[in-house]
Amino acid sequence: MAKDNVLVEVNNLTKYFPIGSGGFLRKKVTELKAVDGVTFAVHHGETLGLVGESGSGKTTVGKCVLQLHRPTSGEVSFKGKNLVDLTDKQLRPFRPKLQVIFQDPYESLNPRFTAYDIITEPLRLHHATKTECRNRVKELLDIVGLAPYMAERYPHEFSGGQRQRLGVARALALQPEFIVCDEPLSALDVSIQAQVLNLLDDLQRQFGVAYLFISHDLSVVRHISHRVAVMYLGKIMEIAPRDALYDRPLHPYTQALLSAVPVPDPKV
Ligand SMILES: Nc1ncnc2c1ncn2[C@@H]1O[C@H](COP(=O)(O)OP(=O)(O)OP(=O)(O)O)[C@@H](O)[C@H]1O
Repeated sequence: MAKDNVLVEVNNLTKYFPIGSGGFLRKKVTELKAVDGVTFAVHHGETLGLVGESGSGKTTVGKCVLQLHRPTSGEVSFKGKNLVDLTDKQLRPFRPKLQVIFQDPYESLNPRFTAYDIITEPLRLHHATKTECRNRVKELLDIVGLAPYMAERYPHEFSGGQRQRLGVARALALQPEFIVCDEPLSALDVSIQAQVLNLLDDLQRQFGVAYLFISHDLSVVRHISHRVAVMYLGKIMEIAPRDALYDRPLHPYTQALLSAVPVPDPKV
């Protein structure tokens, strides 16, 4: 893909977490290399799948891209601007364009807020008027397939799939160009997963939004991604177009990961 089509570029990204050892008087501190020299790009309207086993650093990469974690070193550029260099205040204009959808919508949605409050929170932070908020909520509920009367409901009054739709509506409120989807289907019933996956697919087609789609579910990633990156112990082992990666994995770790996927045919 052409270089000028790049939306997010990550260069040699590292994130080390301090880990203390011994009692508090013995202050020897070592570092956990959660992300260790990761480089990739996400293009406009593209989905990059990020797979790997638990603890390989996927969520930390997502948080570093969004600057929810400040990287230890490396670059994260959005439309050519390195976000790592910016102060929190300088980052503010970029925040609306970079959003996140979490694994467990129940944990990420304030239980004391109605759906209306949840969706309009980011809008109000960006000084939208009451009329703008009302109109946008109506529009967003429609986009994610929820009925207008649901605006008055609280998170516990939604089903799991509906709650994730609410999370998607909130992420879309400020018209983002890039969304980190961090295991967005893992907390949902299998029967509901396909619906939410199709919704994300439709939104990409409609609005041209790009996704970094984090999952340990290789079949879900295969369905939604244009390209796939495989992470292991904080590093990217292989990054390739979806079909090439699944049909002809080059790295032994990718081969091992794919061969560990159960095949639904008992004869195989
Ligand atoms: N805030 C933190 N402080 C210290 N260590 C952390 C922190 N966040 C993550 N880690 C560690 O960094 C490593 C990578 O974690 P991360 O959550 O990014 O992995 P992951 O691939 O997303 O795993 P999972 O699929 O289980 O969510 C893990 O060893 C984790 O314990």
